[in-house]
Amino acid sequence: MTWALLPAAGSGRRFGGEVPKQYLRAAGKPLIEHALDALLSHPGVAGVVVALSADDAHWPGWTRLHGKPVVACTGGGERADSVLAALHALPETIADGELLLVHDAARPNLRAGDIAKLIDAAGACADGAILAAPVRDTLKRAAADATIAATEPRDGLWRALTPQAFRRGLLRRALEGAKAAGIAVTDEAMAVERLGLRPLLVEGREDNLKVTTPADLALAEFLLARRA
Ligand SMILES: Nc1ccn([C@@H]2O[C@H](COP(=O)(O)OP(=O)(O)OP(=O)(O)O)[C@@H](O)[C@H]2O)c(=O)n1
Ligand SMILES: C[C@](O)(CO)[C@H](O)COP(=O)(O)O
Repeated sequence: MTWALLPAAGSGRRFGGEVPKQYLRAAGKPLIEHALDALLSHPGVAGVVVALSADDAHWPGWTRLHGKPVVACTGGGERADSVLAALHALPETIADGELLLVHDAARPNLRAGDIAKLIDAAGACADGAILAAPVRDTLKRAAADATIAATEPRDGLWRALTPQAFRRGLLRRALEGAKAAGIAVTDEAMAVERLGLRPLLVEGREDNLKVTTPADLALAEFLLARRA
């Protein structure tokens, strides 16, 4: 049975403000609740572990949502530490061969069709799978003075999204290995890739945005309000 891990221990430095962005509201609900609803309303997801900051003052204390278990744990200094903490907080009954979905609490507009596509793809690929979107803009590398230093080739480039899906044993081995090697990974796939494995890219919706800045919140509000 597939569980989800929800890293939600960030402080939102790039967003600014007093309230961590995962608790800011869009279309009447905190971003974290939109993410939890998307995951737990999917029939293929059995429960979720949420990694919270040690000083989180906003977590409502949910223990069940959509009739499924919600387990809270304390995250770490980096996103990867929080994912590892959530991994260790999973019920022991979940076998190493079970699939896990890791999803950012800051991505509120996850849709059921993308969850289904990802679970299907990851179920057929031992190396795992991630939602991603092909790069459609021309990419420029900036010089120190903010002028264009170069145009980077974009063929074959994708933007990694979440959820990212890996079996429990592989995810633990990959994240613990990266941590032991002192390698900072910005997503789960990066840790798996360094083991020489090649997770699948599953094309996901472009509107599965990560709320990082205030402009992103306005877009999230627009997208989520249209769904209500
Ligand atoms: N130590 C951390 C850092 C981030 N996250 C989570 O990882 C997701 C993606 O991270 P990001 O968008 O970078 O969130 P923040 O770290 O809060 O943002 P910033 O980098 O601007 O501080 C978010 O749901 C965030 O809560 C986490 O669980 N633990
Ligand atoms: C995991 C992620 O959302 C994939 O694009 C991204 O790497 C998170 O980056 P952040 O700087 O921790 O938001």
